[in-house]
Amino acid sequence: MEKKLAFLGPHGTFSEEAARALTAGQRFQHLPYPSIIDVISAVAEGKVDYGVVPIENTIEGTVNSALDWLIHEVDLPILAELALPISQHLLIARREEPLQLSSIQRILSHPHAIAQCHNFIREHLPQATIEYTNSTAKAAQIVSEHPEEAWAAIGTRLNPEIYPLSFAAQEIQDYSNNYTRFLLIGTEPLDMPLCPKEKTTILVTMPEDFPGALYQVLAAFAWRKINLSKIESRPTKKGLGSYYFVIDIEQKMDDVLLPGAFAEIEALGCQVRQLGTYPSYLYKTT
Ligand SMILES: O=C(O)C(=O)C[C@]1(C(=O)O)C=C[C@@H](O)C=C1
Repeated sequence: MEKKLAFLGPHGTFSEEAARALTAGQRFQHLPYPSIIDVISAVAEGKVDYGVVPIENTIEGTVNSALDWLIHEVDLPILAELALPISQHLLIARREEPLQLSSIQRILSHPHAIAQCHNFIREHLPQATIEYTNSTAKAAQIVSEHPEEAWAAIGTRLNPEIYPLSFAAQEIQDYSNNYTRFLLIGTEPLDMPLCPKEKTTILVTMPEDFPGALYQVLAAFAWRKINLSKIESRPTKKGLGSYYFVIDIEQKMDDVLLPGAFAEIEALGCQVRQLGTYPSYLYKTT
């Protein structure tokens, strides 16, 4: 039977590109959901088998809504990740008369996409107000439906193939080496192509008032020569100054090294929750 996979819709988001790349060659029904939280909830509630959500961008950092929902609201393993190159474009509704950049009154997009283009907006569109949408493709859809308005969307190069839009400016992100990491989540393991890079992600909760706790947690990895690629603190939401640490480890779960490190961390009075051990793909442009 065809498996169902939720992505951030409508059609044409970066999330959809990532979802299709992660499931290439497999039979899947890809279903758009209106927000990142809706995608994760659809998987947790069993409405779909899998979901794909953005988790981190080169320029703007962590997608907090995705990370926090995965930590606080659900218990779904990470099954794979994909780093997708991201190019942002300024899109306007197709019209008879050309629209000058200086006449654009409103820019619509996902907050992360807007944040990736701050310099361009300040330089070329200082007069425009910003309106946040749930996704880049949602902004593209709204702008295409209002050709009478001097509005522009920031979105993907594929959006003009789906919605009646044209490019007002291309490649407008502030830094060229722009990537977003996407996570595949789901309860059932999935057959994935072989991957040279594997990762494990854990959530560490520290005991209160333990001087040097983080130093000792990191030491458990350091002396075993285990590489970490990311460490991020997120609020536990239980009080000011109370944080979890989300740690990305550059290897898959094994029988010796990682269990040893986790036991050492737990012996300090910390809690360790495994969020997943998974292949880490890099999107190859053809
Ligand atoms: O709006 C989209 O197209 C998304 O897939 C969301 C999202 C994000 O949340 O970071 C994904 C990639 C880009 O970094 C900008 C937006």
